[in-house]
Amino acid sequence: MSDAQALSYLSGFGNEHSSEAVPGALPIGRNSPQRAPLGLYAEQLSGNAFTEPRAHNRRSWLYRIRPSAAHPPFARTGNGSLRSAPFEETVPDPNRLRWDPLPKPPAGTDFVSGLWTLGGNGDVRQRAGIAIHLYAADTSMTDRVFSDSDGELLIVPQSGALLLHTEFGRLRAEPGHMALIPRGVRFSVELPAGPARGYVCENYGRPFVLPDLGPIGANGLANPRDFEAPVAAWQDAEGPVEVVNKYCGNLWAAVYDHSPLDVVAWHGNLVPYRYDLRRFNVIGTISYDHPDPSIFTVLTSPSDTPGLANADFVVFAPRWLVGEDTFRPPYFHRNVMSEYMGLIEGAYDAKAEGFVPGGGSLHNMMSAHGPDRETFDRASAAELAPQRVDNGLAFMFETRWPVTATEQAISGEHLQRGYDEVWQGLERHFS
Ligand SMILES: O=C(O)Cc1cc(O)ccc1O
Ligand SMILES: [Fe+2]
Repeated sequence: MSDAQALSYLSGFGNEHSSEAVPGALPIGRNSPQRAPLGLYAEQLSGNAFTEPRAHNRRSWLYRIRPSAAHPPFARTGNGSLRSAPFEETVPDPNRLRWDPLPKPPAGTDFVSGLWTLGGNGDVRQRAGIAIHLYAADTSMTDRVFSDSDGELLIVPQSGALLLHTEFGRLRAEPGHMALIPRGVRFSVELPAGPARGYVCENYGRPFVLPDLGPIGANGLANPRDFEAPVAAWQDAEGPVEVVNKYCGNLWAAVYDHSPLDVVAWHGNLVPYRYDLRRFNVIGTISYDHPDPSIFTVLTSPSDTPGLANADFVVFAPRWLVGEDTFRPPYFHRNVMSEYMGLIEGAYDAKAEGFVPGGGSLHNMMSAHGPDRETFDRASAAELAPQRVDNGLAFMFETRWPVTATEQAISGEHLQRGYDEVWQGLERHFS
């Protein structure tokens, strides 16, 4: 399948979709007929325990050329620069940390071999917490397929496009989009426009859902109709295909004699999807003070405690901003939640310099942060008038537990030494 073929999408979040690449491939009125249409095999993929409440029950039925069970044994393969929870290579650091972008990958690096773990929390075996990865790749995956049993993958492209060939069909994700691959869904990544890099939140916990809107009402933030799922498209590839599976922190591989991206039709509400972050309906003050950045939540992975997220995915999207007698950029703060921030393009309004596209910062539990000195000085003196904040696109992976960095993240060249200095020179003005 090539990128030249037009892609189409199904609209909605969490709803029941259905799609057949060949008319008649989808059974009608039942999921598992005695003989599925067109000689296909019927198979269910579930994203939660069967018995969870209907509101968060996610499963899909796949009609495929071969059942997923038809595979040879997997064997351990190297983990490369991938790391998993529990993160114990270093200890959680109260310091504010910031990184430059990853160096260029060696030629021949694909999306999977280009995954590089910055840190995380929780425990893959307990299905709790997250890992934060970066990816940098210059090569498409050919005859190579990946699946992650440890969690869903929320992918944030920062440069270069990704064409995600999934069991459910194809999704194109470019800078400004996010894409999500559910736990266990097989996919391969084509780079249709050359090298690509970006960020990944591997969510070990409960799947991301839209946040409740409470008093905001029935609309706003990320609107469900803007989430796009693929239409069915299958690869009829008979021949060796390497399938790599991330399982409880390790990579395993098996060489199949066919592509497991062989789903001809499917229906259900457990699907990969993409979302254009610029469609986010930004809500903020029209009087004074800023709401907390929870107002910018695109998706949330709930924990067992209502309101306490395993992880939130938050976007600082283009918006108009002014408040009466209000300091405009983010305020100084110390939070119990831990924040990893990335930048897709441009600049972020709390940081005058040093926070660059492809880089990132980690402000762990209770660490004191906020505008750098230059931003504080400028914003304290600024004339308060409506201002369009549209010179950048930043995001945050916010999580309930402190993030422990990997060894490679704290020893690497691209860790910025001296980040603390951005808050130096915030002089005493009290009199
Ligand atoms: O740290 C940041 O820049 C993100 C952030 C923004 C904001 O307006 C309030 C709190 C917060 O963590
Ligand atoms: Fe913050």
